[in-house]
Amino acid sequence: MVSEKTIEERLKTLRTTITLHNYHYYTQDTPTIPDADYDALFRSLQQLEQQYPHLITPDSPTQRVGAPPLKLFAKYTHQTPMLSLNNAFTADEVIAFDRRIREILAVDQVDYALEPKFDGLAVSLIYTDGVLTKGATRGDGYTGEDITLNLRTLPSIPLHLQTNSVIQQLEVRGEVVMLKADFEHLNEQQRSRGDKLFVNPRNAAAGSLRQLDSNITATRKLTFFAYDAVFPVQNQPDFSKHSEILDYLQSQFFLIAQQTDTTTGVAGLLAYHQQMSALRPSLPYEIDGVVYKVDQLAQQEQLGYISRAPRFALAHKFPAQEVSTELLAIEIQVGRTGALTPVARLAPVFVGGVTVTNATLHNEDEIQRKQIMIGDTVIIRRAGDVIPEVVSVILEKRPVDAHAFIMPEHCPVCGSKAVRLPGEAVTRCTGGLYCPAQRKQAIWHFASRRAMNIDGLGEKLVDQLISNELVRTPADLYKLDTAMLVGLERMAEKSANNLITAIEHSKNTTLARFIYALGIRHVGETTAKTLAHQIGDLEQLMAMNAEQLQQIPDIGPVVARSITDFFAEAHNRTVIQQLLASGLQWPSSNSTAHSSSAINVAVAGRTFVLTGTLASMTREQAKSSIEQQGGKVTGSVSAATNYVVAGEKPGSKHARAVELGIPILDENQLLLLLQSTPENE
Ligand SMILES: NC(=O)c1ccc[n+]([C@@H]2O[C@H](COP(=O)([O-])OP(=O)(O)OC[C@H]3O[C@@H](n4cnc5c(N)ncnc54)[C@H](O)[C@@H]3O)[C@@H](O)[C@H]2O)c1
Ligand SMILES: [Zn+2]
Repeated sequence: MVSEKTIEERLKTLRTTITLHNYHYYTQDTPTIPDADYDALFRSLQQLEQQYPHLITPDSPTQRVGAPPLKLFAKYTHQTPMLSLNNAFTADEVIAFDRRIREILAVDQVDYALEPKFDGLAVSLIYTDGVLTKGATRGDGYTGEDITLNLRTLPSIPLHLQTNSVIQQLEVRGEVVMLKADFEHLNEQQRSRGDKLFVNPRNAAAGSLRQLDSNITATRKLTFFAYDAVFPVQNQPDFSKHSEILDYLQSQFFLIAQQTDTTTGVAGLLAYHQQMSALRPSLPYEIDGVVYKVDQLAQQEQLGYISRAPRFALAHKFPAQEVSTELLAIEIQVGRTGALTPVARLAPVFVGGVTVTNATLHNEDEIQRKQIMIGDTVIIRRAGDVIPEVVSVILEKRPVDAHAFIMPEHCPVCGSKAVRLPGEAVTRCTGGLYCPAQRKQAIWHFASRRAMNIDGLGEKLVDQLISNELVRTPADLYKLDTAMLVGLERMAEKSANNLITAIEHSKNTTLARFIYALGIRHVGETTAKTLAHQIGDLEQLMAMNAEQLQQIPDIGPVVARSITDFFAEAHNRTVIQQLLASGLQWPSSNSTAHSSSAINVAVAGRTFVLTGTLASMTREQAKSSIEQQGGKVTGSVSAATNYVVAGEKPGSKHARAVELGIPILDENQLLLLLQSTPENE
């Protein structure tokens, strides 16, 4: 038997904890636990108080709404209190709600208004003689914050009503939200400025609205949806239903949720809940449930209020999309393109309708930005079918033995070096030719038409070769024979022979195709051609450092790094040796000026303009010699021109070069330049 003393202790702890969370959530707009955890605490308190009603205190969070207003704002006293809503999480609770209402009203069936439950911030707007004069937050339900100036910046809040003759003072109630798209955009901005990210649209909306400087609010995109109006006693309109009030508000140019509806009886409530639950991911704003309201105003009045909420309405919540759990470990997943993605291994948790044990952490920077450590309690979000992600960490719950995550320096799948290129967020395995995680992609790319062009080796066949362990790297393709292939799905002797012939054919290739086939990150077909053309030799290419590579036109620092990382990886070199050993070959470089040579740094990357007649060659020949060595020939002289080559009878280009102070070469100087010794020969 539990002593009353113990119960009192338990109640006290719950109340203190909840009050603290209320302060974080309502006053600071930065909750530290997910709503689901808060709701569970709140429910425990409610249940305990139900069991021991004599222990209820007037200051218990179950007896009040929200939190007192922030002192920084002027206070505003609500003429009619702004209360909360009772919550239901199950169909049984909804059925009980409907039964209770029918009992009190002594009717068989009840008409209900159906509305989405916006996940935003409740505000009250006062229109005096048709003009917006005050706007306030809900606060603790009785006293809120005067945020009139901020609310006036919202385009969806009319500054005056359409008809002001009848109503002296109208109060419009609704929710300020940040649309999902505006939230994404705001966080994108915050991220690029290095500012703190908002955890969800509700906090972003609340934080943006409760600014002391309304100029800041004005820059944030906020939207007001109206869901109720309070009319003065002396001008009660002749509406008899809540749904008519919504129609009236719409006629006054307030935004009303498009998905509002009405129904009779409890079945319609449950159907609406289901329907909105399905719509939830595609709605432009966040909702955390639906709201049922008795539609007849007279019945509402008859039902009245209990402590902190009306008896005539119920919030039927959706399963939580955000929950907290423990982050047990961070593991690395290697994708088919070699990306190392950190994945959180979690204590199993039910969220968004499924049990989740993993969540993506995106990349190293995200982990740092969110200050996540292994052992932390984290908030997981799973919305719709989106991959679960770690939203934030609950710092207060960090255990002493929590430890930081360090990105591995090697691929956990193949042991090759893992690198993060400058300016990129993702760390990648450099063992593209060898890494089992990248196998499919690598072999498929290697065989593709623009690479080694192995006819008949499509994606499906690559899958089969890999799953039968016939091929591990591109080099294994050249070890295949007909006997090994026959017996694979849809592989008769004839097609096996054809494939072997195609593989054999591919041995005669070009250097450009081969370089492209290696699948080096950032080395597409064009870059491969440039490399083949400029360097002309594979060994030479493999030996070049990043600085030398950058001498080549169109090769920037990132591409250069990517190339050197690739060739520095011993696993790749082994595969390349095996490929060459199996007889791959290409015509050796045929350029005249630099037979086996490296690039001519005097010409590569420089811009030439030709003028006048040359004696030993045509202009076309001069142009192609320059281009073969990586230079560019353009038609007109500008500040970007490096050399003007002047032959006999030069034209105006010569004069322009003199004017701009651009070096002028004669034919002999050009020939010398074209033959000049490359740097590293
Ligand atoms: N994570 C935390 O630390 C923390 C702390 C406090 C509260 N909370 C969360 O806040 C909520 C409880 O707060 P609450 O008292 O504001 O109650 P509530 O949000 O459950 O319900 C009342 C509120 O619903 C809103 N609402 C949205 N759509 C509506 C509609 N169509 N008609 C009428 N009202 C509508 C109004 O703002 C109203 O004030 C819970 O979801 C709880 O999890 C979380
Ligand atoms: Zn790897």
